[in-house]
Amino acid sequence: MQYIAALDQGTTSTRCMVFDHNGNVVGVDQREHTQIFPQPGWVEHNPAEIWQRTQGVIAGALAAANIEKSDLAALGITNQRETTVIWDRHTGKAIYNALVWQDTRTDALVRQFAADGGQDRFRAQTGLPLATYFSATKIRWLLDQVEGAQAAAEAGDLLFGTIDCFVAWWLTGGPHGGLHITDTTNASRTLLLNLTTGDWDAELLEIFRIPRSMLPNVRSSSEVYGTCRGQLDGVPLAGILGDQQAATVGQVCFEVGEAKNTYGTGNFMLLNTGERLVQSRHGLITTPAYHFGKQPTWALEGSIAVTGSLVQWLRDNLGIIHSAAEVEPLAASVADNGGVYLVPAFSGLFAPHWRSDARGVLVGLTRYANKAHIARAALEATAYQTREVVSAMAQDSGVELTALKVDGGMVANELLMQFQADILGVPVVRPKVAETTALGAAYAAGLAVGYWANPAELRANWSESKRWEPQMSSDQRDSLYAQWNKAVQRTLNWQE
Ligand SMILES: Nc1ncnc2c1ncn2[C@@H]1O[C@H](COP(=O)(O)OP(=O)(O)O)[C@@H](O)[C@H]1O
Ligand SMILES: O=P(O)(O)OC[C@H](O)CO
Repeated sequence: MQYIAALDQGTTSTRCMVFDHNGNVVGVDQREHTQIFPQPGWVEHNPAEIWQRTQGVIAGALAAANIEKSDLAALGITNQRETTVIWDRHTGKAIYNALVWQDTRTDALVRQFAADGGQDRFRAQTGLPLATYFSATKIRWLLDQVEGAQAAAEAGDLLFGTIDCFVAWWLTGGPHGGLHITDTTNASRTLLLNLTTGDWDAELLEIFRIPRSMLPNVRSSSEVYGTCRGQLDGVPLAGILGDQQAATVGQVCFEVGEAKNTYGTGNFMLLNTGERLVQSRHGLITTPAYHFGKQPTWALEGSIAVTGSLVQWLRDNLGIIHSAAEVEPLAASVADNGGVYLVPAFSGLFAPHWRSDARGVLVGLTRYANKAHIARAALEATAYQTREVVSAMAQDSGVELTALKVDGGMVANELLMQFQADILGVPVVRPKVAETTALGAAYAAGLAVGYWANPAELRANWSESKRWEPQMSSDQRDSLYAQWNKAVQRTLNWQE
């Protein structure tokens, strides 16, 4: 019996999962890595630590599944997107910590580039607004701030990669012939990929002064790129997908109009728009859903920076809970939010606002409010932000949702899921295999090696485990949402 392994290098942890042909998990291992916050708005990861964790979870998952590397038909990689690493091609040593997607240190650079042509000046080529979220200004910052980096990059000594690329390079040999590759879904998050040609855009590289030689080759999301060396010697590396795209595949959203919403550190909703590359006019991103075969299938994405990480903030910064799971009983100990709204604009606001000048607010406080109301407001913030994105999707695509497919760590929270159904006015549906991100990467790798015949075969592996029906009146829904919108206004124009 052969299996497929998927490596999921996420914002807070790295997981390796082994799947069988029915998409069942037969072995898993997961390890957290350090979140480094050197200054307000700065978020870093140590690339060497990420590579260490990766090797650790591969060994752990094989042991948990009680299998050898020779039992693997292929390996797929999925990853936190946009997070930027630059390393020495001769030694593999990173020139600086990875700058994480949430990091806002390049705010001034973003404003500088936007001064000439506005925030949407690269949207036509890239599908993205100019924002600190994407890799281009992070690369620029590293090449400016690390002594000698620009010259070393121009001499061909440095490599850039998102995390998929960095991990793939190490898995396939590192300094000894490692593949320097990425896939279309990851490349599309750099602000450097031309969506129409599917390759790096020469004009954008010039504007950001990024040498072409440091960029990886852009490949499809499902093909045999090469074989692993070392720990997984001989295993074909056959799938690479950004984590949100992988979840879209894991949720089998293969038809136009199908959508999923993943609730992790942040929330990311993707709506399949098929062969149509839809340019958003309501604050969404145009992105590949996946790239199987010759052409990518496109999607509209609503990216929300802070959802699950707000629960971590309640735990780590406020100390009002000891574990993420405790937020639910605390929030459920009060009947409603008591008029309290928490807008977590910690990295500015992403979709649909794209306001880097915004900062978080806690409003509506009275002497009545207590920590349970704050916990409830934190959970509700996720649901309200999702409603903003769902409305933008409807405006851009004309598709009205009939149900929302959900996944990710936060969907364990029943109170949140019920409130989400209430505030959207449509049912929320959770699948049986909730690990859709790793599953999607496994599917991409398995399709490439013929382990699964075609995407249609994968549909049979999806089944519903739970559904939440809306119970709130539309009047109440609208009045709560109106208050939320008022709270959002209070976050704007904060950062000078
Ligand atoms: N029961 C819960 N209620 C609310 N949030 C939760 C719960 N369990 C986990 N989370 C949140 O979910 C996130 C982890 O989800 P996960 O999908 O593993 O994230 P990621 O892939 O972004 O690292 C954390 O931010 C955590 O705070
Ligand atoms: O690692 P996650 O699940 O927080 O996902 C991060 C996203 O890919 C950022 O764009």
